[in-house]
Amino acid sequence: MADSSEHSAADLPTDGFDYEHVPESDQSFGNALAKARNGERLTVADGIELITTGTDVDGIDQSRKELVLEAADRRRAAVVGDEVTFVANLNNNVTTACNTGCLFCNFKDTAHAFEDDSDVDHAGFTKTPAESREVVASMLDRGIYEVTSVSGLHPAFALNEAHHEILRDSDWKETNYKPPERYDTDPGTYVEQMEAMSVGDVHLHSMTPEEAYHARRGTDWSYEEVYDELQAAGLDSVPGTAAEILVDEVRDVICPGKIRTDEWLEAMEAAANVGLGLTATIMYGHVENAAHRVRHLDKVRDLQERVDGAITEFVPLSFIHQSTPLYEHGVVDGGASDDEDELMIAVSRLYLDNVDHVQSSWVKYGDERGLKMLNCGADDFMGTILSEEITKRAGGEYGEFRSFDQYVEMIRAIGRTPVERSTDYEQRRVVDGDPPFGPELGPRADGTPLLREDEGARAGGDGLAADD
Ligand SMILES: C[S@@+](CC[C@H](N)C(=O)[O-])C[C@H]1O[C@@H](n2cnc3c(N)ncnc32)[C@H](O)[C@@H]1O
Ligand SMILES: Nc1c(NC[C@H](O)[C@H](O)[C@H](O)CO)[nH]c(=O)[nH]c1=O
Ligand SMILES: N[C@@H](Cc1ccc(O)cc1)C(=O)O
Ligand code: SF4
Repeated sequence: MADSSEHSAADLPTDGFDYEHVPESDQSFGNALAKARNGERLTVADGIELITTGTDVDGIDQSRKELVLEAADRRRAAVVGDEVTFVANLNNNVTTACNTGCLFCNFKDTAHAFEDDSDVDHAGFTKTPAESREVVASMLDRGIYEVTSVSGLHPAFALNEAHHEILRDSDWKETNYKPPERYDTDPGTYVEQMEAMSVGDVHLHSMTPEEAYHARRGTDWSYEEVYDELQAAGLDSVPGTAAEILVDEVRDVICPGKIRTDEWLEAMEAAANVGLGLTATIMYGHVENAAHRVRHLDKVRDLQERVDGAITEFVPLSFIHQSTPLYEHGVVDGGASDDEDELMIAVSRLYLDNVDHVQSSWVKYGDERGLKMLNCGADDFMGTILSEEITKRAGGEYGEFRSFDQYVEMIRAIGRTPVERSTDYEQRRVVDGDPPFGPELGPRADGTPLLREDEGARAGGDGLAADD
């Protein structure tokens, strides 16, 4: 799609945006809270009242906030009980090469730097299918049973050989395609990467709607055809990232090179139609307002109706601002406040009455705040992940993995029950007894600890977080 050079955060205003959607409503905070407590389906106006703690007050009213959090915590207990789930997974991101130019993202490196004849220095990476397989295979032996893989939109990426043939004749400016031989490392095709990462019975969670768009660019293939082929190659479920804020006036600011809201929804629906599981996300705390957050929730709730419950979890991703173009150019002066984070989780729980699980991301919040979110409506505490590049490159400081021992200690400390789950939440194992705790749901897991505390320091440096 668009080249990153076409838009820059330097061209954006630093004194706010003139949006069509603003946080106003005819509803009262009291009525909205009563509806939330009664379990009634909320409207956008209700959501706006709850997430702002009332449009009749300036800023956040602390006592009203506590009432919203309490309603969400009760709802969580009624829907899923006291269990806090987590998964033994590995992040294996294939490449950081990307020209899409999202202004909140520092994961990407301009793809030009990866060209064979380039002397541009960069800290990014591309893995061949064989290298991806090696990473997954080595971690399977240590007990992981899910691999999550999200990547930059490398210009040499194509769905398969037929796609390469079509793209070879295309206009680079239109399709953002250059053949693999132009690059120092060939990422292979999407199909080859799926086949490579799909080792044994591992659950492969990959191919966001934006990546699926890239896998059909320049063709008339439908999202169904693309996801069908990826599923046949080993894909099991789709991460609902690239959602950011599902309101186009915000996408126009932060990610003009990305697919629009309707196309994101179309891709997700297509993935569900071919039988893939889905997660959904929101990336909040930048240039959007409370009305945008609630409208986003409304789109996700409608989508969940259409896909018949295929969305297993909703993941609020709090914007990590430090090293991003939006922050460096003064368009934003930080991310979400603690109050905003808590209210985002709580209103997600209350608004999304058809999504069972709300995830607290320790990557974004850290341990202490991440645990707090489990008392604001969240019930899932993410995964071990073992390697992390998106948040780390944006300036986040909460590390790259959590061991089972850490999970169990943290979850017990807040009086809840730690439960290991599969990606689709169908398989569960209450983790009881004494440490060391190992993953046991995986086909090759034998209950040995995934990572011991003293191994943590090595996790980033022994090839997991490949930065070749
Ligand atoms: C880095 S992209 C990789 C996958 C693919 N390129 C895409 O955009 O779907 C995955 C997601 O990371 C999230 N992300 C990127 N930068 C972030 C930041 N600074 N803070 C929080 N989340 C971020 C966004 O929600 C984005 O959709
Ligand atoms: N919230 C973040 C996640 N969440 C995804 C989970 O780790 C897991 O893959 C999913 O729940 C399906 O089982 N992953 C990240 O890398 N970073 C996050 O902030
Ligand atoms: N990789 C994304 C998070 C993510 C991945 C998979 C999901 O299903 C949900 C969220 C990030 O760190 O920002
Ligand atoms: S969010 Fe994804 S598409 Fe956008 S620049 Fe980052 S890696 Fe590329």
